[in-house]
Amino acid sequence: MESLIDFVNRLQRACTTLDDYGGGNNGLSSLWEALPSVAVVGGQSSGKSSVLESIVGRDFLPRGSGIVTRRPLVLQLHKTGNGTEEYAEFLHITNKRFFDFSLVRKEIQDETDRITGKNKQISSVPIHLSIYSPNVVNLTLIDLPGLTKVAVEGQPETIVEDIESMVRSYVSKPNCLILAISPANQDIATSDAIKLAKEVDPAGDRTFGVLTKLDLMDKGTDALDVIEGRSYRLQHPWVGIVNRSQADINKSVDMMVARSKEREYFETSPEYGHLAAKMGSEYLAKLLSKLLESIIRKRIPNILALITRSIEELERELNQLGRPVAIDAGAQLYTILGMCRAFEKIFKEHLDGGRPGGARIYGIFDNQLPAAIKKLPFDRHLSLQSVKRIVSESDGYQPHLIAPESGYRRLIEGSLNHFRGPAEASVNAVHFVLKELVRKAIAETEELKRFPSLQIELVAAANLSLEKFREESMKSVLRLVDMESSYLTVDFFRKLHIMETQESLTTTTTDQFGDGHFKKIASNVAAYINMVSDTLVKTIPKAVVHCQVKQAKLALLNYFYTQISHSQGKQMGQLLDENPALMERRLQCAKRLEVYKKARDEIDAAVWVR
Ligand SMILES: Nc1nc2c(ncn2[C@@H]2O[C@H](COP(=O)(O)OP(=O)(O)OP(=O)(O)O)[C@@H](O)[C@H]2O)c(=O)[nH]1
Repeated sequence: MESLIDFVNRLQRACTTLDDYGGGNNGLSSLWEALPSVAVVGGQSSGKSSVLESIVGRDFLPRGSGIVTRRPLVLQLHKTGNGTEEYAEFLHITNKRFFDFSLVRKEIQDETDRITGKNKQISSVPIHLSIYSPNVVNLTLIDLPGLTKVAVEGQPETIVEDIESMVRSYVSKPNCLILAISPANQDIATSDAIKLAKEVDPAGDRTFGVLTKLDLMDKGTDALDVIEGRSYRLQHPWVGIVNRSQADINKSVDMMVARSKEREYFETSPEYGHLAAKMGSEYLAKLLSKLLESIIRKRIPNILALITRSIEELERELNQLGRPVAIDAGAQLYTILGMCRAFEKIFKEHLDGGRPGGARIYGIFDNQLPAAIKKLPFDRHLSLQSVKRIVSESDGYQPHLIAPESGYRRLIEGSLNHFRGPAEASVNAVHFVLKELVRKAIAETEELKRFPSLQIELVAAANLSLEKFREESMKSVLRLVDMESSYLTVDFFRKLHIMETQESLTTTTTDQFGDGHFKKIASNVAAYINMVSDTLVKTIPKAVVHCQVKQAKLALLNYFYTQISHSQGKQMGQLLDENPALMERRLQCAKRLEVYKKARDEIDAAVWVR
């Protein structure tokens, strides 16, 4: 059975491959933040690297002046069987084992530079290093850049705050144990590590005080006040450490030799001898390993809850994002046609009710058309002066004897011409409503949201069809108007004639061919136009609905269907070119979902949960 630490290690590595290392996480919940970890914090030259190397028992960290650690190093230690060969692996280099630890150091330097550039910038993207060795305990430590007070040449002025905020982002997590490194040869009150730990963990529950350089203290002084918790009290006892000195490093003193020298130092020390069993890097490693394991055990239910919640969120999002686009032409055509049907359904709902928009067409017929007809300038056309002029022009040299037949015709034809305007306006108004409904229906078709190119193509094809319907509709309504001019309603005039004859028998008119006569003509024509107007107000909507609305419902995408049936796979692929950001998001969600599901299954199956 693998250890809990190994399990968390695997999750940590998975997090890094998912670009999840805390902070902003593309709106996805962070598993990284929920995983317990141990972060190593300290001022520059406090001895952080030395402590880490002592814990590992190998020389492998970059050394030098200035800020050497410029990216977090997630150091995962895996205990292997006695006698097995030690090796290291990086997450960013797959399938390569490093048996030479000087190459590990070089790779850390190179990989740091790859992300930060050579100009000593810092980056919060961690490097993952796993070390497999019989000389380690199962433990994961995160080495962070040393807290510094001043920027050196070539570094941006903000580096001091940048480092502090990066370190703070790690140690603020309630799941992070803080390994606060302070050198014994400096006043503990000035320790950068303790200062930060105090801020983020005021109760001292998760802070481990580590005092390095005990051997470098002035003769006659000791660090017992700190180590015994009198100077600064923490919930966990302080651990004193004696690392290799610079001279030892220069002489490449073996780490195993250094470990035994450290042990000997404490065992023989007059000041710290009584605490020897609880001092030194080996003890520190074991202590941390045990503690980390017990913290992970406690946190497993929380981690499981987070994973379960994230799985639900991811599945929901993936559902919304839709399936990835098929590769073969048949499946692509099927997908496209499915979306067309969805769009057409929504478009029809707008027209038939269920969704708003269709009522605007009735508004055109019920309000706009009658209002426009009412505004037509018949008064002017049928004014006394205009009637006299038109009638006399139609009479020619021979004035009419009884009724001005040709004058009537010209007056009526002239009036009927005015109906063309409102008829055309109705067609155009309906056309614009239909276009607007196409736009709305496209926007409301969930399935289409992923495919901007297909949306554009569908709108273009639908608009082309609407244009054709408009042409047909225009022809039909104008034909209705023209038909009224082509053949006048005989009955109307016959009845009129009978009424006028009866009228002339009962009244004596002195002004038979004066103004009264022309006024009568005007009023007869107006009555006829009124009758025609009543007819057109009823028939124009019929023509418009027949030619535009009904056609739009039946054949809006016919043109598109003809086109797509002749398309090659490549053209269909182009229509289904999703927004790249969306594709990326789906990929990220799917990858994350796979990792989380695997993790959930492992937790479910593991004995250590029960
Ligand atoms: N004598 C002695 N020297 C130590 C001890 N710990 C660290 N040193 C020396 O102190 C110097 C700095 O140690 P590092 O381990 O590099 O310190 P660091 O905190 O990693 O430094 P930066 O990465 O530069 O921030 C080195 O020369 C070490 O040899 C110790 O316990 N005793």
